[in-house]
Amino acid sequence: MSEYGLIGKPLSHSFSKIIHEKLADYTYELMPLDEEDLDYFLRQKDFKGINVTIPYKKTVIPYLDFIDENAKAIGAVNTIVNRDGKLYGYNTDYDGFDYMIQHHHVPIQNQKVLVLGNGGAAAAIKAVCRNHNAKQILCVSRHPKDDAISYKEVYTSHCDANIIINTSPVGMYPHIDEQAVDLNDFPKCKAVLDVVYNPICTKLCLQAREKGLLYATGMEMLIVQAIRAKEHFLQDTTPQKVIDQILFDLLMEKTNLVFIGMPSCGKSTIGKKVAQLSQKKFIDLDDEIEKEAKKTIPEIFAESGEVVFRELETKVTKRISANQNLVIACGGGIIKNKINIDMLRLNGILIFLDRDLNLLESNDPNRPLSSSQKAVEDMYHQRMPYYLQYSDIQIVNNTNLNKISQTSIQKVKDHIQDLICTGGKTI
Ligand SMILES: Nc1ncnc2c1ncn2[C@@H]1O[C@H](COP(=O)(O)OP(=O)(O)O)[C@@H](O)[C@H]1O
Ligand SMILES: O=C(O)C1=C[C@@H](OP(=O)(O)O)[C@@H](O)[C@H](O)C1
Ligand SMILES: [Mg+2]
Repeated sequence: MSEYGLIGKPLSHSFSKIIHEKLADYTYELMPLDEEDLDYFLRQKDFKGINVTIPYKKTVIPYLDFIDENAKAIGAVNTIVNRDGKLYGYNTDYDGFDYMIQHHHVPIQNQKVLVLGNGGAAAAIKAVCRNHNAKQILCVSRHPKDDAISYKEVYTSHCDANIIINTSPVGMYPHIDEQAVDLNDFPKCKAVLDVVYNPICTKLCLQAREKGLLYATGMEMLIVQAIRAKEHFLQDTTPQKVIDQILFDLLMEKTNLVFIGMPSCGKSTIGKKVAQLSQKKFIDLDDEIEKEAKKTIPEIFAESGEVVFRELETKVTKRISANQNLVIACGGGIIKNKINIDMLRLNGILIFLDRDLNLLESNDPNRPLSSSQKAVEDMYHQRMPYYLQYSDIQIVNNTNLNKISQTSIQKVKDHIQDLICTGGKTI
């Protein structure tokens, strides 16, 4: 039996082991536990500290000798410490969300807050909002019970909400193209927070980003709740720079690096090198399209035309974008459908490789749209505004391939660092 770990069911998608083992010297195990084994586990007390997740955050309470005030008010415990045979319970989801609010300067005082979802996380978040003196807190559920309201009621009476917080699984992997509400219906909304961390930036947060609203994504809350749990386990404190470092490491590890740019600008070649250097898996969307169609790209264009090619491109982009820790080389025309960009942004940073027009290839039979110098030139001028608008990072690729690959990684690191430092916006 490990001294530290996580109990719950299921646990296969949990990041807790990765985070705790970055944080402390102890080993931390995921311990999937069936209902019938919970009683024995908590009576044996064969652990120093555990985290508790769905579905046991309430069930564990009767076993505790001491329960912290916030956890009591929330009615849920996610951290249990065994001190000399006595069990102490805390709720560090509260701390994680409280950190998010303060770190991003989200104005809660006197604001009308909508909390989407009515599960365990919602209870902790409502407590934080109450303590930050929200004017009104409305919990929204697809199956409203207790004091929750329905989505229909939101749309008839509460479109004047100022802050929207998603605690529901809508938008979570694998349903990454869903969002619980459309922000266009909430003209007074100032900030959006999402507790979902897979994808890194949910569709809801992406919409907030595009509207220029304050937004924050779930990875930070996840990390801080783990850090506060570790502090209870070891009775220590954690410097801000450690919090930032773990967030940086996790974002570097999980984020997809997505190369866009003109045909033959170097996306596939540099993408492969960057994947090796960053220990990420490399995916070429053009290869995926060929596998999907069981034809080469020139064959698809010749037999079915560009429209069919673009449909295949979008289908493959949706599938690949749901995964993390990839380097993705796109085809040059990926920017022709905004939906592709929306999908790639959920887990990715978009890097525009800008190669001089006179260095781009034409008359290449493998690139049906680059049939002549004139065709390439027209395409370059037409597409340039989109490459610029959709990319997070721009890199001129006119020099040595290895150097450009290293520059790409450095620029990604700088970009992630900037996102963490600004505090106002997170991917
Ligand atoms: N910086 C560079 N130096 C030398 N050759 C390059 C450079 N960037 C790209 N190339 C070459 O250009 C060609 C097209 O590159 P590729 O990676 O297939 O482009 P894309 O995937 O963007 O269409 C390849 O032969 C590649 O080696
Ligand atoms: O620019 C385009 O519209 C295309 C670029 C190609 O990929 P590369 O950019 O890797 O050549 C390939 O997806 C297809 O021929 C269409
Ligand atoms: Mg390519």
